[in-house]
Formats: sequence, structure tokens, C-alpha cells
Amino acid sequence: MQTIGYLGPKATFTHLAVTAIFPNAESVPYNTIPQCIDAVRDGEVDLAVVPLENALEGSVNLTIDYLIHECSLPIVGEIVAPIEQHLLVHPQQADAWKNIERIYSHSHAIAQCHKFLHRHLKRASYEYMASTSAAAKYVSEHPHEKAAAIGNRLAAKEYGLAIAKENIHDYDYNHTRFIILHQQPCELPIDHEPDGYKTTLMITLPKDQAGALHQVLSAFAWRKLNLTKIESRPAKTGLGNYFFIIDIDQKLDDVLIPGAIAELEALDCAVQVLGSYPYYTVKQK
Ligand SMILES: O=C(O)C(=O)Cc1ccccc1
Repeated sequence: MQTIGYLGPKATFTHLAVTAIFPNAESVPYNTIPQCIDAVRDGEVDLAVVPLENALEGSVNLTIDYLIHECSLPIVGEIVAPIEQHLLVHPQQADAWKNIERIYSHSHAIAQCHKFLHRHLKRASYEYMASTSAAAKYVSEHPHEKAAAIGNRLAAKEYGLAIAKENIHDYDYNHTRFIILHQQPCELPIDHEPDGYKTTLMITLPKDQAGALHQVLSAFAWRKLNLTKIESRPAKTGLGNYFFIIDIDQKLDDVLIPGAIAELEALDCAVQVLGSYPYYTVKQK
């Protein structure tokens, strides 16, 4: 039996992603993304699942930065899941949700609902929590606060909240990518076919070299390696020092990707493979 650590408590979107892909595994909640990643490093759980990127709000920087700077573990899989955000209130406040003064949620969930909040709850202030279900739990424990959480249907059920307003996310296409981490590269114990494969690289450019990024991109372009993401993150060594995270939409093969990496190294780039892994898509219910 596999044990899977996830960003908890119970009923986060990460929890939903875990149960959709690993229905029989024992799942263990952790309160923060770093705690979840540490748990797999320390062997408390076999795998960890944490959010990486949302279609509306972009990357979860805490996940990327913790993996790069604090605890390097290979990405062994990815789950892409649809996200529906609801406004959750204590049942005592269900009819008076327009009087809500404070909104609790994960920063990404609040960002996904900005237009709704601006239109309907202009005067409310925001309290950022480590997860959407931590927010739901807090609201359930403070029935007299004029407070709401933003989270999913399972969180409403788990923490006894009422759904005051359904589907408050601002754009219909709202999906999140979650990554699966393990101590070493491995095959996942999933018995259905993945929707595809990806390879993620971290690339540090040589200092002050004109056209370096252009040369990096050409190494992929002429090999017809299709990139699905390129993102820069601060190297945290000085203003203007960045590295690039690049996703290629195929498995690490024996020829093309190693050839591209050798070409980048010849250009004085440092290259690290963060993972080569299958991805699984969760269907909308
Ligand atoms: O807080 C959660 O429920 C998470 O799993 C992180 C998250 C937050 C917002 C959208 C998707 C995932």
C-alpha cells in the first residue's frame, strides 16, 4: 500500500486530485507545501502531491522555490484537475452572505475569484491561508465571524458549511497542475494509461551573454522539441539573476533531449533534469 502526503487538511483540491488518481492509497494531510515535500524526503510517506500551476493565476511559487532551493526531489508524475470555486459560509450566515466582511482562502483561490469578489463583496478583506480547506475549517470554527471561505464542495461537506454561491471563479477554464514527488525517479503504481509525458528542465544561463536565451531556445527548436512552458524564477543570488524552468512535451529519450542538454552545456548553461514523467488528466464531474 502506498502512502501519499498531500497539502491538507482534508478536502483541499490537492486531496481531490490524489483520490481521483490513487483511489486505494492511504493519504496523509500536511498543513503546508514545504511540510508535505519534507515528508517524502524524510520517508514518512512514499509520494507527495502538491500544487504547481493554475491556469488563471500561474505558478505556485512556494512549490517551485522550495523544490529548487530547499529540497530537491524528482517529479515523477503530474495530475491536471478542473477547479470549481464556491463561496462557503457557516450555515448561520447562509442568508446573509452579502454582509460578509472577511474572506479566507488560499491566495490562488482568492485570485481566481477576483472579479466576483470585486463585484459582490467589495468591502470584504482577504485573509490568506495555507489551503482552501484550512480556510473552510477556520470558518466552521468561528460561526459568529462575518466570514466566508472559498473552496470546493467536499470542503463544504467535510466542515459543515453552506454553499452560499456556486462557481464563483472568474473564467470557465480553471485547471490546476499538481506534481507528484518521490525520493528517486520511479514508475507510478497507476493502472491506467497516462494522457502523455513531459520532461522538466531547470536551466541557468551564462552571465551577461547577449542572445543566450535565444540560443537555448534554438537548441530545442531545430530538434522540433515542443515546449509547453517556459518560466523564469529568481535565482535568489542578486537582482536580475534568474533561472528558467522549461517543460518539453515528451519523455526523456536517448537522443533528442540529451543532445539538446549537451548543446546547452556547451553554451555554458547549467542544466538539471527536474523530472521526466507521465501526466494524468482528471475529468470534470
Ligand atoms: O488549497 C487547496 O485546496 C489546494 O489544493 C491548493 C489550490 C488552491 C487553489 C486552487 C487549486 C489548488
